[in-house]
Amino acid sequence: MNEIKIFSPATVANVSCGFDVLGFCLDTIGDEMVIRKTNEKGIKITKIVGADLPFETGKNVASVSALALYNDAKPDCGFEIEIYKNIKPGSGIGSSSASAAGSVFAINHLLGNPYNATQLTGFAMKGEAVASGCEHADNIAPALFGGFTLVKSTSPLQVLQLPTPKDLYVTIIHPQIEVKTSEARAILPQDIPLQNAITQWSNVGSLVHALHTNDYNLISLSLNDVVVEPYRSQLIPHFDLVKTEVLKAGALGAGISGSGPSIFALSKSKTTAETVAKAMTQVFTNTTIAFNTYVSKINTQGMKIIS
Ligand SMILES: Nc1ncnc2c1ncn2[C@@H]1O[C@H](COP(=O)(O)OP(=O)(O)O)[C@@H](O)[C@H]1O
Ligand SMILES: N[C@@H](CCOP(=O)(O)O)C(=O)O
Repeated sequence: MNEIKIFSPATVANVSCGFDVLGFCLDTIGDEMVIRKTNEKGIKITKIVGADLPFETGKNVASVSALALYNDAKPDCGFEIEIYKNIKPGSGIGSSSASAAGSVFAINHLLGNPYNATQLTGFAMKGEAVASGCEHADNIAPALFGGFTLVKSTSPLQVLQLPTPKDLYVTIIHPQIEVKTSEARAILPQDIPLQNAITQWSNVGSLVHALHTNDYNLISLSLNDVVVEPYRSQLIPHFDLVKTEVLKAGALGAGISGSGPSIFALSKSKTTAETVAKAMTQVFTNTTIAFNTYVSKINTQGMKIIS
């Protein structure tokens, strides 16, 4: 096999309480990438459609992560990468991570799958660091493993795949302003009050338990972030109103998707998720801010091979 075309999914990182450790994978939103072997050695980005992104190997997250794998595998060929962007950079649904994870997934496949998903996560983190200034894996892991993931540790890297309750749906609204992850990280305090830490880790523990036990009520009670959301929500227009309205519409809970500006809400059925989408839409209609809304099942597979 000399060429592969893949669907590289969008992801929601943090899931309210799990800053930098929790994430889940989306089904209907994602980029496409084509990667092919070349006789010329090295990694080259040859085409980018849908976004204005750097072609330089050291600046595009797709090539930085690909190079990390390439330098380890030392294959006797090179690779060229085409990126078809559907996920807007700076949207908070893992645009950079879709590219970083997609390139290593595809090259691994073309090499006969010598690396497992944890090793691929490690390579992709090198790319993610170029975008956000930090090797966080909470978008990359769900893109590569599928479903919900918990990054137990980044050094050594340990990723846990969590169960996905089968009726869980997500609604996303993406107000079209750009929030750079690096900037949304820079506004966070380095220290947090002990009482907030206690609330936060109790929510992470109960959310993980709720996923294991299909306990939708406990999912609802756990979707609460007292550490990051109070700071970042100020970067997102109408955040508080969206949250109030989606809870009224029946969502289990809502929060900032990744570093924003996208907002996610989890619901127990597709019908409720669609009602939630209408409630989100209502808030942004009649404002000057353009937006997109999406309803998606949780994608338990992760990357998909198109051809
Ligand atoms: N292949 C790529 N896809 C998306 N963003 C990229 C890529 N390569 C480099 N970048 C840079 O990464 C930044 C976007 O990443 P980030 O701020 O983390 O947004 P997101 O939350 O959407 O992932 C932008 O500065 C963009 O130029
Ligand atoms: N944990 C990171 C996640 C960033 O997600 P993105 O989709 O905005 O890139 C953070 O919150 O900074």
